[in-house]
Amino acid sequence: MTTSTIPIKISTKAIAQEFLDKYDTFLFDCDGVLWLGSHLLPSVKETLNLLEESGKKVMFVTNNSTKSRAAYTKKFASFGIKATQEQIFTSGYAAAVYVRDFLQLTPGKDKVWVFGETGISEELKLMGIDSLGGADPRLLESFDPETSPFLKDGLDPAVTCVIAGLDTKISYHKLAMTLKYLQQDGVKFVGTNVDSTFPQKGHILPGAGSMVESIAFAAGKKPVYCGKPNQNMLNSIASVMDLDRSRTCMVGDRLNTDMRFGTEGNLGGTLLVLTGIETEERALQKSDEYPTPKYYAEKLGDVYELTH
Ligand SMILES: O=C(O)[C@H](O)[C@H](O)COP(=O)(O)O
Ligand SMILES: [Mg+2]
Repeated sequence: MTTSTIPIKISTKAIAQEFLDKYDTFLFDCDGVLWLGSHLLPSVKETLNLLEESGKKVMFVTNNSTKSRAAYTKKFASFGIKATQEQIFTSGYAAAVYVRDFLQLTPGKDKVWVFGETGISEELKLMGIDSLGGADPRLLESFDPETSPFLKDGLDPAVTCVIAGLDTKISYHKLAMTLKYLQQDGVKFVGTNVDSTFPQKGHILPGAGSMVESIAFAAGKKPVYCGKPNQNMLNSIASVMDLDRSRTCMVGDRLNTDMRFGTEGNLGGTLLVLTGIETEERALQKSDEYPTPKYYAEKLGDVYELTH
């Protein structure tokens, strides 16, 4: 997929002001745009304050499923940034909405086996859907099919779905049990997001997609991915706020998720920042796998720094 335009670099005050004036709503990716792990990126807070003072609407759309929306409000607060749960959409929440509304799991009856962290199980719990696996510490013990506590009474027949996402404490026990459930007839396979890598300060680390695809390879099954670029997330946002897509900009650091999400969602614009996964060379090259961004910048904070 290509677009004919050459991306505009936000490198002058005039371009930065033109960018700000063009949109009323900004959808922000988090990892690689606002922060890298526990490191807030330069002038992010000032940029978000500038948007708020200018009456712009701001939403946060992250493919990181390790934290729940509630837990993310605490991460924002730790940086001194106000963000309500209603402004935050995660791929863990998107996956929970998918199993509730599309797969129509019955709360109190159907259960979900989780490969991933509390950001998935906590969102399911809020919907009344029980889950097992996830951050259960017994899954960190070495795996022995004769003694695994997850096998001694057999698999739980109430499990009708597996949700898999980023797990920074991956273990063979987790992989084995997830595969066991995927081998059961009729168990659905849902992935939170397909990101191959995960940007951290000074490092590009294995992402959710590298784990989910490894499980998919073992199971011989393809998951339904609920995070960006899946448009369900954008439709969820549009269902809770008055969204004028033509006056909305998606800001992200990854071409095959964030920029696709914005372009395929027919948003008025996209901004690719180079503080995460992508490089200027990739921002400028044409590809069939992803659209070129409308704008790009060295970092999000340039929008503030160039206008102040
Ligand atoms: O591996 C992952 O899950 C992703 O790299 C990470 O979570 C991306 O988060 P985002 O950039 O969408 O905030
Ligand atoms: Mg990102």
